[in-house]
Amino acid sequence: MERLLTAAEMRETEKAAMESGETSGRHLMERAGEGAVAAILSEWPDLADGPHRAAVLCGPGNNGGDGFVVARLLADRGWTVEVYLYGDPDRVAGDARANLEAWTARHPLQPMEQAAGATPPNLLIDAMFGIGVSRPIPDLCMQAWHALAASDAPSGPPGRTVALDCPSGFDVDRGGYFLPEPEGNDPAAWRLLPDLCVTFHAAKQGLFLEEAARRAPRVVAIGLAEDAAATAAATRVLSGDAAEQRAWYRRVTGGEEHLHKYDRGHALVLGGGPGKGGAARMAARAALRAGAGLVTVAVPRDALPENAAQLNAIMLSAMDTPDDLDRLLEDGRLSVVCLGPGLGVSARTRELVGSALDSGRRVVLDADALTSFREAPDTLFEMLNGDCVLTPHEGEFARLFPDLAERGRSLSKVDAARQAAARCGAVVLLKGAATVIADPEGTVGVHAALYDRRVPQLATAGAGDVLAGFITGLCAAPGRDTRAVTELAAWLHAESARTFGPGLIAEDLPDELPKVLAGLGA
Ligand SMILES: NC(=O)C1=CN([C@@H]2O[C@H](COP(=O)(O)OP(=O)(O)OC[C@H]3O[C@@H](n4cnc5c(N)ncnc54)[C@H](OP(=O)(O)O)[C@@H]3O)[C@@H](O)[C@H]2O)[C@@H](O)CC1
Ligand SMILES: Nc1ncnc2c1ncn2[C@@H]1O[C@H](COP(=O)(O)OP(=O)(O)O)[C@@H](O)[C@H]1O
Ligand SMILES: [K+]
Repeated sequence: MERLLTAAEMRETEKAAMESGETSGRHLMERAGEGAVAAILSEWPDLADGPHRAAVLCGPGNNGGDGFVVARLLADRGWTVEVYLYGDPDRVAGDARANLEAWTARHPLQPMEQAAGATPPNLLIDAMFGIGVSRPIPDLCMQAWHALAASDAPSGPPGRTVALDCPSGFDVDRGGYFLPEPEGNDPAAWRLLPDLCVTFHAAKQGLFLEEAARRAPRVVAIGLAEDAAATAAATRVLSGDAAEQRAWYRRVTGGEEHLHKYDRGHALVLGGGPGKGGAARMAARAALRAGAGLVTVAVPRDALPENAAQLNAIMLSAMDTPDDLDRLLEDGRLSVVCLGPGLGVSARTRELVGSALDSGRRVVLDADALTSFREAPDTLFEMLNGDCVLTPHEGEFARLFPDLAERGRSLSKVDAARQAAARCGAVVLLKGAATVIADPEGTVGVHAALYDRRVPQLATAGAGDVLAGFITGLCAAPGRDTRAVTELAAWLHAESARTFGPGLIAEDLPDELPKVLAGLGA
């Protein structure tokens, strides 16, 4: 787990460290420049041999200051370095000014206007704007970047492009770029896509909500202590190596020996009527694979034959009315109920949700179980508690939390999920390539299927049903933390897709899971 910081949290951390006298802005900037050069040379070892050509595009603030340090360090290695500054050099202030002067004492400085006409370098550095940006970057800067990043350098290694802290104009809180309004003819032009982003001290939240570079961001330490100030920080769900993954899995699941199938819990998955049972069957299979000792699918009586024909290890019960569900739930060994996939949007679904919640069981609500409450979300929220999990995609989220969804760009996905969880009193998992998991106490995790962990193959019908099943299966054993197992399920889901590879269909996911679990030492 790794902390994801917003711009405000990062500023707070820096401010506290500088005020305490523990460090200085100048020192942090020097460390940032050194860390960036080290990260670049380790990413592309061929750049470590012999001098090359770099162009450094600098902005008027401290991000530009980092750029002057990088320029100086590369020049000290014998590189030919051109530095282009946006704006008036006399207005550069503070630590950035000190590093600007250190540069101009020995090297020329060129205005940004001249960058577009220069020859593309072997290494292009974006030090124009960092976390201090909250509007689209100037046209001139955007054009300079594209002119120099556009084609490979004419000699030496190909042109590599690197953003310091974040790409200029990237929204480090929400992900994505600040775009001009109205957007104009070519909004894509404002999306700088560097090969690499080297970010300082801690990963910035937005870098794990949307991709900001072609490869995973590199975090470099700059001498700041752990961020005690960043109390609201989100965490990135499992960013560690194989040993950390195994330790995480053991911590979340308890790793205890299960003596009996009932110790592993009995999950109940409610399914739809005739011809509508596939989603629940996939969720049920996923729950069984994820570790529930027993799984029962309960469906209307007229759907029993088709389900009986398809299920073996999974048990089957008839359930036409909420009273039938109440009778099933008289079995105290049923530990978790999953409702939603294929269940239908209806008053009956609302009643079933009510019965499941009334029973005091853990409840996982997905798909139709969420949409059924679109007219009156509060009636659902009143019944929820911290052992319930809601797994909306963006559309379902907008039905339950229309105001939070509407605030769109002004609210990050992290804040949207955090506020939703606080409002409804349950764990909320908001899906997408970046999946955000929040609990009512305000703890938030981000599972980013981005960069080297991309799984576009997960965008396939039924993948969400399987995720609900994984959560259900992991929730079945008693005593586990609901948010923690939900985070683990999100990771297992994407990891199963990743190890399976292309051609994935949702049904493959549960059957791929044992391989992933074996890798975790399960
Ligand atoms: N000691 C430290 O704090 C450390 C900081 N570090 C580094 O500093 C970075 C943060 O620095 P920062 O706060 O100076 O903000 P930064 O991103 O350089 O931009 C602000 C400047 O740009 C201007 N500006 C903004 N938007 C604009 C636009 N669209 N168009 C035109 N101008 C625009 C803005 O002007 P204004 O908005 O006031 O008009 C202001 O002049 C951080 O990301 C990291 O790289 C590291 O070295 C570690 C130590
Ligand atoms: N491009 C993507 N990268 C990673 N995960 C994705 C991507 N697209 C979808 N997913 C994941 O796939 C699942 C889709 O769920 P959902 O939208 O409910 O679809 P369905 O209703 O078809 O099951 C979610 O877990 C989501 O996070
Ligand atoms: K930058």
